[in-house]
Amino acid sequence: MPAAEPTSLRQAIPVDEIRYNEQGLVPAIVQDYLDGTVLMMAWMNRESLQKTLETAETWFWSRSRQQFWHKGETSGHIQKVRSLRYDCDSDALLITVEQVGDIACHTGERSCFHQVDGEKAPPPADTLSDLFAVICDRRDNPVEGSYTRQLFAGGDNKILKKIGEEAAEVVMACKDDEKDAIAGEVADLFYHSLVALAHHHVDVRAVYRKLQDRRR
Ligand SMILES: N=c1c2ncn([C@@H]3O[C@H](COP(=O)(O)OP(=O)(O)OP(=O)(O)O)[C@@H](O)[C@H]3O)c2ncn1[C@@H]1O[C@H](COP(=O)(O)O)[C@@H](O)[C@H]1O
Repeated sequence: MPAAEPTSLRQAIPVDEIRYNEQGLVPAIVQDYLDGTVLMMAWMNRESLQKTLETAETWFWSRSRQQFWHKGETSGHIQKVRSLRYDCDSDALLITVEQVGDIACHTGERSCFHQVDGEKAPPPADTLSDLFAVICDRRDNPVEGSYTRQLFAGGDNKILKKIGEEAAEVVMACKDDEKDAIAGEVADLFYHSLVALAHHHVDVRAVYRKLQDRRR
């Protein structure tokens, strides 16, 4: 799917109704459109917002250089805008972007916003990404008593058998219309599918990308 059309972006944001501060600026938080990872915060003025809407790429206003800043223009790490929203009192923007060249945050390190106690962690930004990170860690650093470890030890035979079982359990729960059981069985299916992804070294973000590409 192509990036959000400039036209639809233009329709979505009434540039003149955004409340710019006394310097004529509005803060823009930029997130990865696939998993919500917070990439950066920067400032836009009316003109840079207009350019962003017209090109569907991010343009900011550099306060230090007093000039437009087309994100990624020199590095090639352009941010293609997927959606652009503003808050209820119109004084903050939330932009989701597709990273071209993989990395398009301030420092070029995806983990930059995930520092915990001085240690850089992978960028889990939602429940599935978070669980996937744990599962990959169990694969790479097996720990005693880990169910996930047992699955990896059993390889495809064990993992795929579980996926088949869990899928059948989803079917049965749905047939009985047991809401809580349906949620539980789908959770089991998600978990085992993530294990299969990890076992085959397919990043869960590749799944997100497929789903995003199918969005209409
Ligand atoms: N999200 C899950 C998760 N979902 C489901 N399951 C396990 O998947 C199995 C589901 O299988 P069944 O429904 O057939 O139930 P069962 O009869 O107990 O299963 P079996 O004895 O047949 O294997 C259960 O053993 C569940 O505990 C999970 N096991 C682990 N996680 C998470 O994975 C991460 C790593 O876990 P460990 O590897 O155990 O440390 C942790 O964050 C966990 O919370």
